[in-house]
Amino acid sequence: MSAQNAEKTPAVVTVTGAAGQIGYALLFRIASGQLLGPDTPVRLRLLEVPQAVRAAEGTAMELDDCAFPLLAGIDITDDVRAAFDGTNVALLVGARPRTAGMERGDLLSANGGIFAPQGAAINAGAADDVKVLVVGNPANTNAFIAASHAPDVPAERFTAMTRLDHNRALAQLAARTGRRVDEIRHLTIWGNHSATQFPDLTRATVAGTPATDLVDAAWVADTFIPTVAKRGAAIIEARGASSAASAANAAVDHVRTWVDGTPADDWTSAGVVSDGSYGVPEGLISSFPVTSDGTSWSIVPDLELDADSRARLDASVAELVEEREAVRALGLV
Ligand SMILES: NC(=O)C1=CN([C@@H]2O[C@H](COP(=O)(O)OP(=O)(O)OC[C@H]3O[C@@H](n4cnc5c(N)ncnc54)[C@H](O)[C@@H]3O)[C@@H](O)[C@H]2O)C=CC1
Ligand SMILES: O=C([O-])CC(=O)C(=O)O
Repeated sequence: MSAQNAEKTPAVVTVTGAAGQIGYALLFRIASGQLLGPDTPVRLRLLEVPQAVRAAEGTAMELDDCAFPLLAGIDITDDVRAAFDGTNVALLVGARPRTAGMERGDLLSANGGIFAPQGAAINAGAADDVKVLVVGNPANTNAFIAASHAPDVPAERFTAMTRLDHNRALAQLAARTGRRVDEIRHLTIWGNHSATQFPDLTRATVAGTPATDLVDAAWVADTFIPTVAKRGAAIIEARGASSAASAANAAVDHVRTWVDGTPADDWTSAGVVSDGSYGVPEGLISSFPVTSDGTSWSIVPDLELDADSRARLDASVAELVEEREAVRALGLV
């Protein structure tokens, strides 16, 4: 650490599920400064279940062995309260995956048992400026559960990750148009991080030209939207394991955009609490086009949705409502 950085108080970054696949791809990038920038020392707090603490210790040994100048320390715990004490950035990655024969109610119940206590622990002990990103699936509803158990933390601080879907959409559109991803602006992922999501290019431009002038409607409906929405399943099918490095990359992008702000001529996508915009019921955590001023997200206002877009967004929101009703019926919120 430079003498100047050494005088700064490190940011506490808590990662749950730290010994998992995404954790292994994520921790090294956080410790190298890619999450919070080259001037912010970080103290990592790793939360795992007791049986995975040893594996997290192994990852911590490797983090030590990288001799990252910005890494001010690593704490490893299986105690949820200790994990979020003083946390500035909470990355909630660990979740209960769906296993064969598991009903959705069982999945939501198991995740409620994880995200309700984590929300309560964030409420009890996190720093006043805490920023929360939920990656573990079902990400939107897990974020909703956690936020519901943190009444003293503004709900706006709880976000769910749809940046991976956004990045997937950028990559698909760039490949189709033969342009670079950084020439694309104003793509949006709407709704749930699930196969019902709506990847929307109706407002996107590619090197200044409307995307809808460059690709035909059949490609959008039959290839672009399903490819992006089902990419997670395609990766699992090909790799034999779910997206990990790309998910970790998207988590880094999400937090980095949150703290650095969006460029003036673009927006990104994130699952944020609805204020009722675009007819999404208030309080649901849904993906929207968002900008950040470096502190908080704002939903991009006043976009016109055509009938097809409206129907696609409504279908995904209906799924979010169903998930909310299910967690309410289970007494999880
Ligand atoms: N939002 C998104 O775009 C994406 C979300 N995901 C989701 O991210 C989650 C993690 O994925 P992977 O790292 O591949 O899974 P993984 O199974 O490799 O790791 C999960 C880790 O979480 C830990 N864990 C379970 N319960 C915990 C608890 N209560 N507290 C702390 N740790 C706990 C497990 O011990 C395990 O080490 C999954 O739910 C996956 O579906 C994955 C890719 C993209
Ligand atoms: O489907 C999964 O389990 C992983 C996931 O969320 C994704 O890759 O988008």
